[in-house]
Amino acid sequence: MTFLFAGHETTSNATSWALYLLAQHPNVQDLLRDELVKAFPDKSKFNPTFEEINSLEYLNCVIKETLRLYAPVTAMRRTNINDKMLGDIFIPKNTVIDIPIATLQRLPSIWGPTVEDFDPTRWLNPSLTENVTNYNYMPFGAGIRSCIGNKLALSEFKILLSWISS
Ligand code: HEM
Repeated sequence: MTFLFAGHETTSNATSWALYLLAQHPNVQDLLRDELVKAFPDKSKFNPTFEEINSLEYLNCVIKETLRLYAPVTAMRRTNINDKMLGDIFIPKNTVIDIPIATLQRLPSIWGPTVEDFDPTRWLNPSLTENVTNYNYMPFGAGIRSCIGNKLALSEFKILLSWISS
C-alpha cells in the first residue's frame, strides 16, 4: 500500500508538471527533443538501459528543474528526540518540525533572481547553483528516511518523458 501511494501519485504528478512546463516552453521542448532523437534515432527501438537514460544531460536538467519548481512532496515533518541547538536557536525535545521542501526550492536567497523561471540550464551553470545543497534542494527528502524509490522514480519519469517528447 505504501509503495502504491508513495510511488504512484508522486511520479504521475511530476510527469504532468513536466509536460505542462514543456508546453509552456517550446524552446526547451525542442532542445530536449534534439537530445532524444540523437540518442534514440529509431523510436520503434526505444528501450534504454539505466545507464543510457541517465547519460542524457539535458533530460536530467529538465527533470531536476521540474522537481525544483513543482516538488510533488511539498513538505516533510520530523520530531526531534533530544534537546538540540540549531545555530543559536534552542529546539526542545519533542518539537514537531516542518521542513518546507517546496519553499526552500523557491528561495531567491538560494536560487537568485531567476528562481521563478523554468530554466533547465541553471543546472549546468555553477554560478546559479553554487548555494544548492542536499538540504535546500530535496525533492526526495534527505537523510536516512529519504525516498526509497528515488532511483526507480527518476528512471520511470525520464523514460516516460523521453517517450512522449521524442
Ligand atoms: C517523483 C517521484 C517521487 C518523489 C518526489 C518522492 C518523494 C519522497 C519524499 C520527499 C519522501 C520523504 C517523505 C517524508 O519523510 O515525510 C519519500 C519517502 C518515500 N518514498 Fe518517495 N517519492 C517519489 C517516488 C517514489 C516511488 C516510485 C516509490 C516506490 C515505488 C517511493 C516510495 C517511498 C517510500 C516507501 C517512502 C518512505 C521511506 C521511509 O520512510 O523510510 N517513492 N518520497
